[in-house]
Amino acid sequence: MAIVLIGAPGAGKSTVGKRLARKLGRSFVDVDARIEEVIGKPVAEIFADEGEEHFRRLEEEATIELLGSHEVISLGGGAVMNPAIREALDGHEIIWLKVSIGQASRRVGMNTVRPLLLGNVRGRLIELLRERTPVYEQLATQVVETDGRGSSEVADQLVAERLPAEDAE
Ligand SMILES: Nc1ncnc2c1ncn2[C@@H]1O[C@H](COP(=O)(O)OP(=O)(O)OP(=O)(O)O)[C@@H](O)[C@H]1O
Ligand SMILES: O=C(O)C1=C[C@@H](O)[C@@H](O)[C@H](O)C1
Ligand SMILES: [Mg+2]
Repeated sequence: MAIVLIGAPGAGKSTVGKRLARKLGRSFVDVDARIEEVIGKPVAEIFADEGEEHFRRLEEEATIELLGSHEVISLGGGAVMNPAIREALDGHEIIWLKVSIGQASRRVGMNTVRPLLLGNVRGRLIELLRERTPVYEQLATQVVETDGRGSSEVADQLVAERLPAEDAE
């Protein structure tokens, strides 16, 4: 069973996932990063050159494959909208990193290009989250608030919350 991080762009899936895996001594993969590595260009360029539908097919294939081979996995922000991916997530530990629109906008503003947020980061996030929040909520087996807390703090909390379950194994 993998630990899977879901949530909005800017929630911290990539950053927290990497830290969490390191703290637990488990293997880690970020699906966006893996697609970029295999295709040889950034997600934004795949969107621009081949279109979103093509990216979503790559995302489906990569996510389903990586779920079977890695212990901590950070999904792309929109992956949970794909029914085939939702089905593949069944039985895994799903952590929803929650973030407010304000914090997510500030975080992605500082970071690399996100094709779906181009033009109006805040407005696009509001639209995306209106559709996605109920899905994140439904899939999550654990929810963590990330507003006002650094990625290391979030990862520490996740490790702490796992300890009782692991001791009982
Ligand atoms: N808890 C946090 N507090 C402050 N900044 C954070 C936190 N988590 C992540 N960040 C910063 O916010 C930015 C976005 O984080 P990250 O890339 O991990 O988000 P993501 O959820 O993977 O987004 P995407 O869906 O676009 O891949 C990065 O610059 C990261 O350093
Ligand atoms: O929110 C989304 O739909 C996306 C988020 C990123 O992780 C990438 O997967 C891509 O930019 C699409
Ligand atoms: Mg990411």
